[in-house]
Amino acid sequence: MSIRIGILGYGNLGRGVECAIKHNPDMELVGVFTRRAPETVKILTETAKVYSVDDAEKMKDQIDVMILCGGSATDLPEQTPKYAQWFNVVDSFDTHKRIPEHFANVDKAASENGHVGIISVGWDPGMFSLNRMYANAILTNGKDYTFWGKGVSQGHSDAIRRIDGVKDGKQYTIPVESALEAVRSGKNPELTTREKHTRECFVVAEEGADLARIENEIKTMPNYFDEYDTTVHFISEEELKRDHSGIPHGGFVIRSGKTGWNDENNHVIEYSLKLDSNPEFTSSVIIAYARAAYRMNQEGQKGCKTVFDVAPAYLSALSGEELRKTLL
Ligand SMILES: NC(=O)C1=CN([C@@H]2O[C@H](COP(=O)(O)OP(=O)(O)OC[C@H]3O[C@@H](n4cnc5c(N)ncnc54)[C@H](OP(=O)(O)O)[C@@H]3O)[C@@H](O)[C@H]2O)C=CC1
Ligand SMILES: N[C@@H](C[C@H]1CC(C(=O)O)=NO1)C(=O)O
Repeated sequence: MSIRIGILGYGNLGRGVECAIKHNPDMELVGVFTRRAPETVKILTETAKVYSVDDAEKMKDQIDVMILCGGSATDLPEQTPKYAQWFNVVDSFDTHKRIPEHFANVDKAASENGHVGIISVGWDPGMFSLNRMYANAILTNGKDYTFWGKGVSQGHSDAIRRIDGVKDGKQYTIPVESALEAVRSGKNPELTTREKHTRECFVVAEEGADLARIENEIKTMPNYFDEYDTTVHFISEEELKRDHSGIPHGGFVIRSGKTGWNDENNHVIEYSLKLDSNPEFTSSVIIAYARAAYRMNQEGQKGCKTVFDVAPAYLSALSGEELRKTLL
């Protein structure tokens, strides 16, 4: 019996989840739920329909996991706790400093209604978080670094698009070459947030919008831009489509640590990603965690979880017996 999936919010991530379901035979898409007029939103899955978000609650018995694909800046803080009342949910919430608050809100709604809510799923937070945790648990005497890009951050691009007067936009995260070199050469440098990455934004403004205000709102935005050196370019819609249509990204987590009675041996753990499509990769992670949310809830689990709380076997479509054959 397939795991019945709902998608709430049909943007880059929503389209990516729709594609990822296609690559997972144990899943089926029941419906896409949008805040827009359903007839204006076209999906690719012929066996599924588009509904208004207002109709979601009525379908709570037809969906096993609702995947929240809204933006972290403004959508998910309201949507994930709301829909955790009626569904098992998975989201990609990535406003790092607000994760504890989001966890508490989702945990209340999911626990009170007997659902599992897995938040902050993707690659950072998500797979990078897991690999940082593994590396720190193993190499306790060491130092780790995370670098992203050069690529398009969906969270930062979404945050730009929410600014009044912005019609569209994309944000590139760019690692600082000198910082990369210092880390790669094993110097274990102390680096501030500002010394590791810069951010470059390409913005299409509404006609007559106050460009200086928009630029200032971007550069001073807490949790997204205020700790970085950020450049803002105002371009036309045509230029954005022509020169910035892709959403590639990637990055790596690296930890070096010492063992031995006198710290004489050094070890390096590295996990890296090279992504043609940030949304499609993120969606592929999300779908695996949707499988986990369903299984954990079937076992009677409830409440909010993060990737740290999910045993790896829950993610795989293989049975325990099949997985054990892959140990070596
Ligand atoms: N943890 C991680 O590693 C990652 C997390 N993310 C997170 O995913 C979030 C979503 O990213 P992304 O999908 O790129 O954001 P989008 O801006 O593409 O979509 C966000 C929401 O905006 C609405 N929307 C989309 N397109 C339109 C449109 N043309 N007109 C009006 N509304 C529209 C949709 O809601 P509706 O259908 O209801 O209108 C959609 O759910 C990011 O904010 C980020 O935080 C992303 C990548 C990695
Ligand atoms: N959450 C990020 C995923 C990675 C990319 C990133 C960045 O470029 O700042 N931070 O985390 C995204 O929305 O793309």
